[in-house]
This record gives sequence, structure tokens and C-alpha cells, in this order.
Amino acid sequence: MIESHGLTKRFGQKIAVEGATFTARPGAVTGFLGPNGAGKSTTMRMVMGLDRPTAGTVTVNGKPYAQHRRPLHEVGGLLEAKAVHPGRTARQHLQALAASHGIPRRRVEDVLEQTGLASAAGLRVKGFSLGMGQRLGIATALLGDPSTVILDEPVNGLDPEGVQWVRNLARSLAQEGRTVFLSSHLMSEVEETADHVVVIGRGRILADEPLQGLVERFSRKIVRVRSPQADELAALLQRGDAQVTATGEPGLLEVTGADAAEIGAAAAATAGRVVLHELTPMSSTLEEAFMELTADAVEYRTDARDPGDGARPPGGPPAAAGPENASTTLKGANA
Ligand SMILES: Nc1ncnc2c1ncn2[C@@H]1O[C@H](COP(=O)(O)OP(=O)(O)OP(=O)(O)O)[C@@H](O)[C@H]1O
Repeated sequence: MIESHGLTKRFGQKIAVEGATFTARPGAVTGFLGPNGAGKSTTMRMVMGLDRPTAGTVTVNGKPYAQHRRPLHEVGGLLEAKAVHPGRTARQHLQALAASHGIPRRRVEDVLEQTGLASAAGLRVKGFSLGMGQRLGIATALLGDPSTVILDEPVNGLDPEGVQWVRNLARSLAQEGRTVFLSSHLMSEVEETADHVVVIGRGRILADEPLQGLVERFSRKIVRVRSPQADELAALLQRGDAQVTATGEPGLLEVTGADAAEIGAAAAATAGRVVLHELTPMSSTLEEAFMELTADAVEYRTDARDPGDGARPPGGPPAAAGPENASTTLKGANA
């Protein structure tokens, strides 16, 4: 379990993490999402006792990292590429670490097996591919059989098979009851793995909620409807499950909770009283919604943002989730 309260880190004038409060629970994969430079690595380094918070606290399994007597048993982390002696073999590297931390030697064989490195265990690390290096980093993180596992961008540089392997590993570690805290700058990477998502932008927590909640909120379908009888249509639709938002443009509505066919049928059922001039299904993917959620928090933007109108027709230009989306999710970001 990781519990962070008001966690803050300044590097001189630079605020890397500001007032971050979140929890990563046992038995679940918590995805830690944010654009580059958002503060993910700094947060993870503070969890692992590698950076000292400027303010606030973060505990692992109830205590700050430094207060654990056997920290490798409590928390294992894959952070930036570890300093590994290039002339050592993977097995030697793990054995040295095990010996210095009082970890039984058989754990070395266990984690080599678990990470698919058994057949490469006798090879020198300097000949390792990026993917094998990542696997060794993960083997190192798991060596102490920790109840909390922290993986910083674990799929970076992995091929599709490696990506799938990390996903399965993260899920199985969580199923064993461990806390898995996994960072990424891509929603698509955590979408299939995480149960819970913490979103960070410019050092501030923007969302902290179950993945399912985020999916339901952001994957919603919007239908744009234009009618000279917009008020009557809105009243009609709101009698059902639909939510109707006035766009500010006379006669133009945005509807969620009813698809185009249902809206068309509702209009037809008025026997000509409500006439439709436009009925356009719009879509916004979770990835797009995440981009929008963090857009103002991106440190170095490369493109000018399309002002957007809340969604886009399928296959249309880049989208923006509606501002109403952002306002329900942003927790004081950019305030
Ligand atoms: N040691 C440091 N000294 C000064 N600034 C730092 C230091 N470490 C991080 N930063 C700054 O703090 C901010 C957060 O960096 P951090 O590496 O935590 O972000 P991140 O979300 O992990 O991004 P990335 O995915 O690019 O690694 C960035 O602006 C970074 O430049």
C-alpha cells in the first residue's frame, strides 16, 4: 500500500510535485499517468526513499521507506535504468544483491524464471537488449518478494510481446494481493492493465479514481442535434435517460445517454412537431480525453491546440473532450 499526503518536491525554483495526495491499494494495479515531465518519476523516487520530499509524506505499507528494516521485502522498484555492472551476468548481479540484503539464493532462480531470463542468466549484462535489461530491472524489483511493486514506464522500449508480458505480470502480481503502482505517459498502456488510475500533470493530481469510472465518463458518446424545436426536443429526451446540454448556439444541442437512432425516433414520434436539421454522432476516445485532461499540464507542447467543440465526428480532426468533462475531473489543476 502506498499512501501519499500533500507530497511536494521542489528543485530550486522548480516545483516537480505539488501537494500530491493519493493511495495505491493492495490487490490492484494503480496506473500513474501523466505527460512527460509531469512528476511521475520524482513521485516514485520519493516513495522509494531516493528523493526527500520538500513537504508532505509518503508511506509504503504504513511507514516511510527509510524506516523499514527490510525495505526490499516491502517495496521493489523499477525506476530509471539501474546501475548494473556490465561485465556481470544477470545471475551474478541478482546474487550479489541477494547476498547484500540477506535474501535467500533460491529467490534469484525464482525471479529469473518469473521474468523469462532463466536461459539468459549466464550472459553478461553488457550484451543485453533493452527488453532484456527491462526484464532484469523487473527481476531486481521482485527479488525481495515485495508486497508493493513500483514500475516506472516499464514497457518503454519493449516489443509487443514484451508489453503483453509486463501487462500479464502486473495483473498477476496484483492478483497475489500485492500493490502494483505502474507509470506511463500513455492511457492506452494502462487502460488494459490498471484497476485504478492516478493522473498527474505539472506535479498536481488531476484525477484519482477507478479506471472504470474514467472510462464511463470519457468514453461517452455525444450526439449533436440541431432543431428549430430544440427546447421541446430537449424536454422530450430528458424524460428518458438522456442528458442534454445547450451549446450556446441557438437550436444546437449536445446529447449524451441516447444514440442518434433513439433521438431520431423520439423526434419522429412527435408526428412532425419536432423537425431535425442535424443529427451527428460524435466520439471521443479515452486517449483523447486523457490528452485533454492533461493538455494544460503538458510542459513542452509541440502543437497548437485545436480549440475543439467538445467532441468530433468519427474519423474527424483531433478532438477535445467537452469542458464539462474536464471540470468534473480536474481537482484544482491549473487553479
Ligand atoms: N533533479 C532534478 N533537478 C531539477 N529538476 C528536476 C529534477 N528531477 C526532475 N526535475 C524536473 O521535475 C519535473 C518532473 O520530472 P519527472 O522526471 O518526475 O517527470 P516524469 O513525469 O517522470 O516525466 P518523464 O516521463 O519525462 O520522466 C520536470 O520538469 C523535471 O525537469
